[in-house]
Formats: sequence, C-alpha cells, structure tokens
Amino acid sequence: MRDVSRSQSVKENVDTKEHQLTVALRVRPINEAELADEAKIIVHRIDQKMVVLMDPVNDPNNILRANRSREKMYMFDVAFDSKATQEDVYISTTKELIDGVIAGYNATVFAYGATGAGKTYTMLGTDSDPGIYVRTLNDLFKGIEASSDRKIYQVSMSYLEIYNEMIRDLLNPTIGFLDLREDAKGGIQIAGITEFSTSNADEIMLLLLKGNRERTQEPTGANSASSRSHAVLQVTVRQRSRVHAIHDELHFGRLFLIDLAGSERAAQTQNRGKRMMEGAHINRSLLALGNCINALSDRGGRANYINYRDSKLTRLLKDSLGGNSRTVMIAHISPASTSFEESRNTLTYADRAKHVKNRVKKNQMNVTYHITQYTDIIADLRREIHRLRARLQEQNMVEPHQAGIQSKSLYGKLMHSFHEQMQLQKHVMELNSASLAAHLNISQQHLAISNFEQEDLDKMAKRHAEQMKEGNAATDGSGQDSDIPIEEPSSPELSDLAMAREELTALSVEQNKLATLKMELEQKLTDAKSRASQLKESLPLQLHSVDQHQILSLLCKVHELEMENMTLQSRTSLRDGLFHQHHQVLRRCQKHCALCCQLINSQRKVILGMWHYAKYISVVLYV
Ligand SMILES: Nc1ncnc2c1ncn2[C@@H]1O[C@H](COP(=O)(O)OP(=O)(O)OP(=O)(O)O)[C@@H](O)[C@H]1O
Repeated sequence: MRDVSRSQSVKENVDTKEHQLTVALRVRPINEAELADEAKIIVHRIDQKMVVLMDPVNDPNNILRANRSREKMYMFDVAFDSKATQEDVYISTTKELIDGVIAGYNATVFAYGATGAGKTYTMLGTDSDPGIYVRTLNDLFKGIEASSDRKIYQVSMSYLEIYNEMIRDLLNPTIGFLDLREDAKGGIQIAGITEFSTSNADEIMLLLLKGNRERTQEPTGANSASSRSHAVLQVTVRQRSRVHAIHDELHFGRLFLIDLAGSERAAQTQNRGKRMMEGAHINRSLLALGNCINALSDRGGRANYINYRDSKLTRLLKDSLGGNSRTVMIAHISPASTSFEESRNTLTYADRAKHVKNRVKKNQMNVTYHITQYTDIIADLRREIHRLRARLQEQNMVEPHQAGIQSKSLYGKLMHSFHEQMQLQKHVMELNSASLAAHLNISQQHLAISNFEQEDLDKMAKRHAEQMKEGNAATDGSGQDSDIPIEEPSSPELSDLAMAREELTALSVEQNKLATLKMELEQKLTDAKSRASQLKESLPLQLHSVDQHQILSLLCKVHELEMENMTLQSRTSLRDGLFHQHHQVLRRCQKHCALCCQLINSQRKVILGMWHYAKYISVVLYV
C-alpha cells in the first residue's frame, strides 16, 4: 500500500451498535486418565443451546447437597458436545466475524476454561485438524482476495504471551519484556511489539508456528502440555479503496484470537514451586477477568466502574470487554465427574459473561488529500484505467470505444469534449493571470501619476518659496511691495504625467477587453460541460460490461480531477503573484510615505524661516 502522507481530517465514526457478548460452550470428550480414575460423564447437551450439569455426589448425610437439585441447566448462544468438529465450532463462533474485520470492525474470540479442558485444541488444533487460528486466517485472506478488485488491503500480525504478568513477543522473544501503554484516546498499545506485514495465509501460518514454539508450555498434573501463559494473536486489516479520491475513507479492523491459560486448583494439578507460582499468576489474571465480567454484566445503566487495571490481561482486553469489539467467548469444560467443581465454576463464569454488552463501531478515518497529491491520485486513476483495459482485452471483450458504432462515436465525442474543456480552462486561466497583471499595472500607474503630481506640487512650492525670498530681499532694498508671479511647472514634467495618463487609459481598455474575452470563454466552457454531461448520461446505455462502466466512471473522475487540479494550481500561482505584487506596492507606499515626511519637514523649516523673517520685519518697522 502506498504511504499516505497527507493532510488528513480524521473523523470518528459515531455510528455505534450495541453487541451482546456471544458465549459458546464446548465439552471435550472424556479422556483415558479420567476413565482410569473411574470418572463418570456428568455433562449432557440437551439441544443446540442447552447443557445439564449433574452433581456427582449423592450423599444423603450432606444436608446442604441433598436439599439442592442435583441437576443444573445452563443456556448459551451455542453448545457443543464431544462429537462437535473443529469446523462446527469455527463456523458457529468465529466465521461470521471475518467480514466485519475486513470492513473495519474489531473482533475478539477467546477460549476460557480450566486447565486441560480443551482451549488450545479449539484455538490451535492439530496439524490434521486445525483450530480457529488457521481457519480464521484462511478465510480472512479468502475474503480479502474476493474484494481486492475494489480495495487495497494491508494485513499485519503480532503474537504475544502474558506469562507471570509479563508480556513477551512470541515472534521476537529476544527483545525482552514489553510494556502496555495507553494512547491519548484510551486505546491500549504494546510498546515495541513486532508487527509483521503479510500478504498471504501461508506466511501468517509460518509465523504462528514459530510463535507457538516460543510459547511457555509445561507438563502439569492435569495436562501433559499445559499452556502456562495467555497467548494473544492480533491481526490488523487496513483497507482503502483501490482508487484514490480527494476525500478517501480508510478502515482498519482488529482481530484478537486469545488462548487463555487454564484456571487451576493447586490440589488438582499437584503443582509445586515454579508451576505453583505460575498458577497463582494465572488465577490472579483470570480472577481480574472474572471481576470485570461480573461488573460489566451487573451494570444496568453502564455507570459502574470497571477495574481493568488489575491485570495485564484485562487491560489488553479492555476493548473486547465492554468496549468496541464483537466478542465471542468459548468456554471449555471436561464432561468428567472428577472435574465437577472446575466445570461448575466455568459454567457460572460463562453464564455471567452472557450479559456483557459492547458498543461496536467501524474504525474509520476520513482523509482529505492535499493539492500536491492530486498528481499522484490522477496517476493512480490512470493506472487503474490501464489495468481494467488490459483485463478487458484479456477477456477478449470490447473496450468502451469499440463497443459498437454508436458508442464509439459517443465515446469519441466525450473524449473530445474533455479535451476541449481542458483547453478552454487553460485559456481562462491564462486570461486570469493576464487580467491580474493588467490590474496591477493599472494600480502602479495610478501610483506613478500621483507621484508625478506630487513632484509637480513640490517643485511649485519650492519655486514659490524661492520667489518669496527673492521678493522679500527686493522689498528690503527698495521698501516697496511687489507682486510675485507664481511660475507654472515646466513642460517636460507635464509631458511625463500626460504620458502616464495615456498609458493608464490604454491599460483600462486592455483590461476591459480581457474581461469580455474571459466571459466569452467561460460561456464556451459551460456549454462544453453541459454537452459532456449529456454524453455521459447517454453513453452508459451503450456499455455492457461492469469493467466498461468502471473505465468510463474512472475516465470522468480523472477528467474532473485534472480540471480541479488545474484550477487549484492556477489559483495558487495567482495568489503568489498577487502577494508578490502587493509586497512591491507596499514597499513603494513606504517609500512614498518617507518622502512625504521629508517634504513636511522641509515645509516646516520654510514656514519657520518665514515666521522669523516676519518677526524681524515687525521689530524693524516698530523701531
Ligand atoms: N474436543 C476435543 N477433541 C479431542 N481431544 C481434545 C479435545 N479437546 C481437548 N482435547 C485433548 O485434551 C488435551 C488437553 O487439551 P488442551 O491442551 O487443549 O487443554 P487446555 O485447556 O488448553 O489446557 P491448559 O490450560 O492446561 O493449556 C489435549 O491432549 C487435547 O488434544
């Protein structure tokens, strides 16, 4: 996928829907060890949703038990017995989440249950009978493939385990323990986790196998290959339309597939030392998970405080529990009487989870591309047109312009109209910049004229002052007043001013001409556009294949973008030109202003001189 460096406006999708946590129950077959222990089957599936758990102890001396019914019924969204296949479990729990993830929704599937109850079997499965991981990833890539004609996808995965409250990257275990961080929007991120981008299911499968080899597994009294950690496979699907538009939508769906470590009783597992410590951590995080589920299922008005912070597991599952995710819990139990307590606990836990409600919304980002990216977008569209044309040729189908004599002529007219519009638009833009230049010349000319007029006035004032001085000197000598004629400005300066005025008139005539020409061109452009839209309406009726229609709509899109691009570029350069010219005018005004200040000062001096002189005369006359 091309890097989308862009000016983007990210808009939250507010279209949220309530989603109740789906709870499934799987009862595994009784195993040889349990049979050897003379265990009886105490779990019975009544129908697709209901199971019954029988209390194996029939002790008449135990008053408490005797008074209680020995049977307890539980209802779930779906219940599987020991005969259910991996395919059955996958189809009824996970398969329908996949399209949502591709479309940009979050989803979580987690396996819960006591140690040895069958969680890893459901999630990972065996080579010959793979579990949910493999089936989900296969279908995910199939789904992506099916819509890759219209969309471009990027799939990445990470795989981690939470072992003794520490997070380990299963795809890159050497980097040490990782931290959970909360981003500004409250989303949970794992700092430094390796995210592998993959393009096919096989590659992801190899990564999964590699990760599983790293997972902490040890034999315990209850399971010869007990998972001592919670394993979290995270798959992110980012999706965007194959064809860029100026306003694009990006979607990203996140899928969590989680194989929890099993809850266990130290007595049952006979764990000691390290295994016992692991068990304590496992139980602690599962207890935190149970507390969250309890609080979430209790809250009527969604006001309850949910303490996700008690364990790394609950922090990581924050969105999956009560947040933005379609979530499925698959609870696992053994049917054996020897596991009665564990099974009852799991069933109670799962029963509570049925009441958890999430609010799901599509993860969507609205992107508005910057003008500088128009060229890229247009190139993208052209590539897409090329691809579709090549495909049409491959299929030995006719292109739009070969789809029949009538459509050929319509198609030709449409392309001709596009070309004509581009040319007209180009001329309009040239006229725009010519009329801007004329406008600026006119304002400069106005400035020059006012400069000339100012200079004339200055010169006149100077001459007047000099003549006054001379006149006064004469009066001084003869004692007679004399009328001082004010000289008119000399003719060469006058001709400069006249020439500037002539130039201004010529520029104004030119500007009017340009405006008339622009109006004519704009009218022609409007006519060409309406002809093209008539053609666009009639052409699809002549086209028969989806690809032909797609090519036509892409060609129209390219044309619109090219026109828009041209307008935007012209506007930008006009704005730059205007800015530059304004800057120059401003500088000239500043100069003019400085000149005015200078003149005012010199006038002040002249007035002061005259005032001193008048004072002197009055003193002389008085004496
Ligand atoms: N549905 C099933 N059909 C056949 N075998 C099963 C089934 N479920 C579990 N098993 C077998 O039972 C044993 C224990 O299962 P598994 O390892 O999946 O349990 P677990 O719940 O993951 O245990 P732990 O929490 O200790 O890791 C395995 O040998 C597994 O192959």
